[in-house]
Amino acid sequence: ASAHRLWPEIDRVTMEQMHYARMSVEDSGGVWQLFAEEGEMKMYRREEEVNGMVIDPLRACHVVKGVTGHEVCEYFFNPQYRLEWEATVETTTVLEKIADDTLLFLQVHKRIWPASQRDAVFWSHMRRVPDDKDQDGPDIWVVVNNSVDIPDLPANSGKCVRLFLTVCLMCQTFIDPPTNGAKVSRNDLTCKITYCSVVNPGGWAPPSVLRAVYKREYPKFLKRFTNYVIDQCQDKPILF
Ligand SMILES: CCCCCc1ccc(-c2ccc(S(=O)(=O)CCO)cc2)cc1/C=C\c1ccccn1
Repeated sequence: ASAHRLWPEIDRVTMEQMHYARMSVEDSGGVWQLFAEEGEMKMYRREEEVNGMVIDPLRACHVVKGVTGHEVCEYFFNPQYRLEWEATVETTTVLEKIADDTLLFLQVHKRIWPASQRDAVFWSHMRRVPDDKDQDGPDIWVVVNNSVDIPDLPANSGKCVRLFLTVCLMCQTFIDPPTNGAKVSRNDLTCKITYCSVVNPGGWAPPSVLRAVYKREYPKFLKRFTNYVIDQCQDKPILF
């Protein structure tokens, strides 16, 4: 993969996004507004517009029992599961396999009335990151999705408006080993998930419509995805 033309960008953006995701909501610059809270899941956003277009950065923090960060990232990254948990995606296509852990996607999202339909072209990279703060600490897995312009698929050439996204799913796994020396089981696992996204909707969409879509869709999206992973993993051996 390191020979691929996109590799320098993939490496830089992945590390940037990982550090951005690790900054806690409290101490990061700018005011984060808690806009959804359901059990362990807390969703924050910042209201930002560029040329009158809503590009509200979003950060979600969630704690899930019974799965590892490796498992969560695998189900998020692997295209074969995508349509089982992503309710807003109409089609997803792998345009290029850049490496085993790096794919180039074309994704067409379902149209959200009254806005026009969107598509996205992005690379997706999954990586295990050693915790630089604490060598034998819990390991961290990340998936970063980042839009790219590719000449073969120019933006807005078909029926869809091209949206631009940078998404980071970062997972930290905590294992609470059983005291009686028994094998680690799923209820000894806790996964702390940080999901960050900045989406530029491409063409203009009414700010009120976009904010309503995000407020409604993002909590559903993260809950549906994490419940899907728990369900898929529960009777499978643990992937550490
Ligand atoms: C007017 C509508 C404008 C487009 C709205 C929209 C923007 C972005 C995205 C989106 C959300 C998650 C990702 S991902 O995390 O990379 C996973 C891979 O699919 C990529 C794209 C979707 C949607 C459309 C609906 C919507 C909005 C939130 C949450 C879920 N769906």
